Amino acid sequence: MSQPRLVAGVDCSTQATKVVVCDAETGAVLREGRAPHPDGTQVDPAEWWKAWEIASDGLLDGVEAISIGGQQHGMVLLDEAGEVVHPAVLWNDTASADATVELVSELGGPGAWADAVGSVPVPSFTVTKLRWVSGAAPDAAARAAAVVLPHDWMTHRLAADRSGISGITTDRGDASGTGWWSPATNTYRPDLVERAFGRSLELPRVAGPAEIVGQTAGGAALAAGTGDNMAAALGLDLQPGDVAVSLGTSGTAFARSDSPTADPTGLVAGFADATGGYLPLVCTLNAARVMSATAQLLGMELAEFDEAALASSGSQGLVLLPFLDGERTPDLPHSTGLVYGLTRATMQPATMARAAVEGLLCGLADAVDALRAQGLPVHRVLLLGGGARSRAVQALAPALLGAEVILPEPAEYVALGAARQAAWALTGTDTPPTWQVPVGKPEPSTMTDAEAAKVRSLYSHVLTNTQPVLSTPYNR
Ligand SMILES: Nc1ncnc2c1ncn2[C@@H]1O[C@H](COP(=O)(O)OP(=O)(O)O)[C@@H](O)[C@H]1O
Ligand SMILES: O=C(CO)[C@@H](O)[C@H](O)COP(=O)(O)O
Repeated sequence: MSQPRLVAGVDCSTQATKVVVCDAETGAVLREGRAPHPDGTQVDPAEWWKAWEIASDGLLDGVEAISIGGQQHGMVLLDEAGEVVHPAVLWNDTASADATVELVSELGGPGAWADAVGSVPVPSFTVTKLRWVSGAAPDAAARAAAVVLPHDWMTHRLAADRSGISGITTDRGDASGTGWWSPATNTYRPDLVERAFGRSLELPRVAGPAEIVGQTAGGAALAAGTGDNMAAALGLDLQPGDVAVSLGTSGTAFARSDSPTADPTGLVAGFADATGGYLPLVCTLNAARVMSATAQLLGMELAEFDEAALASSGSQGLVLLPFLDGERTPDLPHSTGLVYGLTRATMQPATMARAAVEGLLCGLADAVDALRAQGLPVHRVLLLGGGARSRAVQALAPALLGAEVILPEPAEYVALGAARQAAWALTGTDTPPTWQVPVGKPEPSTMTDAEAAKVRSLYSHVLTNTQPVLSTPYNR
């Protein structure tokens, strides 16, 4: 039997770098590695490189093509020589909250941004970080010659013949999260870079979905790479009516679409996907870490926390607004978490565990509703990301999200999607290769629709009535 052709896919995500090496024809995962990233919302890109070296150590023998999927939006500023001039400012850094308000108003409000680039910027968007850095770190800003994204930087760093900032590429998916590239017209808006930064910067060339953009020192072809959510959509092979809900560091809900979206409310970002189409997406800042932080507070391991949330006889009116790192959707960058409904009966570890899971799922239920409001069909929800391993999440999701829940077998879908892109680039076919997505059995649903409606209604009541406090910087 002939040896399979090998491709590697990488997820350079917020918390870790993950690498899978797959059979290019079937997608079977033959080798895997991972290495953590440091905590924090501003990170030296050299840390991603270190993590890549550790995660890929010993895995790359025979690999013919590599693709990088990366956390979206992070601002990497480079000088003429290609050196990083400021720590990368990540998607979950909210320092650019004031810059965001300025920029949204300067262009004429949310509708003007939705028309220009398909999305209304929130502090996650790279364009707001450019405005922030020009005021907060003027020396670094003065040295900057180019602005790129995490996956662009990693791809360029892997290229054997890289020189300075010339030849850097990005792709449609990741470019759509900058705030200066329009998915509808497939063009840059350099005027928006100038507006944010006060002058122009070099921008990476937007490569085609199946393009080979370079070669590694080891001789492997480099695919274009993409943003992590776009890679996950490719890894899951999302179909019309499918909505992916990912519980990683961020919580995301997204669907593929044949036409661009432009939501002037700013809830749905009108991103592009990695195949030439579109990927409307809603993102929250707080997902899996709501569970780990609450578990830590309660002195429980994750498995024990999960058991407690599952066993609890409902949250009994206890509501946890999970805005532990500020929030992006709803747009409350200065907010903190909030617990409402404490009584002697509810002030119990199990009830708190339950309220944490319900709170993060209520936020994601609002996200799925925002996609519905854009006219996107929601027939099935595919749960993924580290937090989808929680049995309590699986049991409460169908009722709270209002859809059938599918649980793809736990796997690194971002890295798998990147690997599928690498296989596509390697084989040069018209469409990506067909890879199976094995499906697991989720925990049975334990919440009725009536209970879910009550929980969502109370969550929304508490959110609406505490907005004035949550939107002020007072308490952060
Ligand atoms: N069984 C579980 N229950 C709840 N959370 C979990 C479980 N397993 C992993 N996680 C969480 O998943 C997160 C990592 O998910 P991942 O999708 O890899 O995130 P990212 O892509 O942002 O790095 C961590 O915060 C981890 O605590
Ligand atoms: O900002 C977004 C999407 O717009 C996030 O989804 C980031 O892309 C980070 O993802 P994870 O590290 O949580 O996977």
